[in-house]
Amino acid sequence: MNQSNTWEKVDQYITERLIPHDAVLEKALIANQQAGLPAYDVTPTQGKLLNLLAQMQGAKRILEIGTLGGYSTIWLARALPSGGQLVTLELDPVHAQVAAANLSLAQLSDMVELRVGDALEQLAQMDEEGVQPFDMIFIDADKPNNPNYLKWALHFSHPGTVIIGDNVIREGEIINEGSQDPRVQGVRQFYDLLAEEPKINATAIQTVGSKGYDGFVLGIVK
Ligand SMILES: C[S@@+](CC[C@H](N)C(=O)[O-])C[C@H]1O[C@@H](n2cnc3c(N)ncnc32)[C@H](O)[C@@H]1O
Ligand SMILES: [Mg+2]
Repeated sequence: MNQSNTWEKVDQYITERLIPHDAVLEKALIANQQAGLPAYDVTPTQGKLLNLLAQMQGAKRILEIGTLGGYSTIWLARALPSGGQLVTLELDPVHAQVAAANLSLAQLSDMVELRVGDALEQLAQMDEEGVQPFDMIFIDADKPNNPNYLKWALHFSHPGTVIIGDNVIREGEIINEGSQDPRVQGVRQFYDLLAEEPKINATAIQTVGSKGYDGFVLGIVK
């Protein structure tokens, strides 16, 4: 068995044991596939990790940048207490339409505000609207904009806000300073900003599994 086969089988093993069969999440992934969305969703084990982190944080307000079909949104929103709110930002109207249907199937439409449009524009608009800070922020959209999303995440945070960034290892390409990939360069600048920004204390963790070799940044706002 080669290495990536092992990672995939171990992910399956963990999923079978620790993540109960869930018709809503499975239907959401099928709907995404049928609508032709790219399979960039987090894995079940990662979705559950996000859910557990939100519960550990006691998050009542969550911001997600990058909805796709709402798979991670469902995991995160399910961690909210009654009266909690999740705001999720998505550029692509087709992705947003699929996400809205999936969230409705998950009976989460009341808790989730899905804002369609460029995330940087949406965030500026949210600022004008005086949107309140969030307890947890998940950054998972266009990686070249990660430094901008981190600045906005800090703006919409309070001491204790947890900020998570997905896809920050990129099969190890992250250490290639000469990479021509704007996603790698965006994530490298994200690390630079995290390193120099006194308002946040962060680390990153490498992950393997059914979506290959990648990882998360996890930080807490001081
Ligand atoms: C990696 S996918 C999100 C996956 C999702 N968080 C999950 O795990 O189920 C990234 C999403 O960000 C969206 N996106 C890309 N650029 C964007 C932008 N400028 N503003 C808002 N969303 C954007 C893409 O259309 C895509 O749906
Ligand atoms: Mg991701």
